[in-house]
Amino acid sequence: MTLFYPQAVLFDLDGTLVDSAPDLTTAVNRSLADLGRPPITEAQARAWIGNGARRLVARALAGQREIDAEPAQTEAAMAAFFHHYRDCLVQASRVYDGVVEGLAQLAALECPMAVVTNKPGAFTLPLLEALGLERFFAVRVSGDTLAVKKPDPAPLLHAAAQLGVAAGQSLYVGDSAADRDAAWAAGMPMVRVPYGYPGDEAVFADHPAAMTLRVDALAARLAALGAMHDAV
Ligand SMILES: O=C(O)COP(=O)(O)O
Ligand SMILES: [Mg+2]
Repeated sequence: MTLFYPQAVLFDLDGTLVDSAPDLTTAVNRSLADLGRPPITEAQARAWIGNGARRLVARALAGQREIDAEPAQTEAAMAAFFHHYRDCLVQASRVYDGVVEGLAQLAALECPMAVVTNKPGAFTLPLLEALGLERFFAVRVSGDTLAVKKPDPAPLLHAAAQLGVAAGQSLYVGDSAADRDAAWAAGMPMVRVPYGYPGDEAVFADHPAAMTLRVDALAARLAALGAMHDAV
């Protein structure tokens, strides 16, 4: 039997490393208020995060997750969102339990790590820095780093290439269907965290992720696997 031992671990950001939904809700609602539109609830935001800020804002304007076309005011709402999210980026956002411990253990194993998020790049590094997480990641790929975002596999392939590791030798840790579909298309095994913003939970029923684990539990497993590797 051949054991899969990843040479690099790539992480989603919102809903995987950081619970950013409260601050995203605040930024969206300030933007909606600027346009005289009614607010959304945090529960709605949790169901609508995962396909980038623009899709979140368009869903908030439409008042529903499934939208055929972006509402006409999306441009104005996006400009407002960029303005407001800067002001409330880390007011209530917090790192999920087990993340810092898990990342530290993976760093101790000298595992190369990257963040691959659909979040706009203007917010990725400031958020990671404010929460003390940037030191773990050699590579960051944001929603606007490339012309396409997850579920397209390109951001994952780009991050793996930047780390110098083959996609099939990397592991992706995420929370959403976009993560799962991107990982599948990239030929990269995926671990799903047992929290986050799955969007439509039903999609995971048809195509489950390989495993569901917290970041600290994943790191502990990889440490144990690594020790086995060293022993043989
Ligand atoms: O901006 C989003 O939609 C969420 O970004 P994520 O890819 O880090 O979950
Ligand atoms: Mg996510």
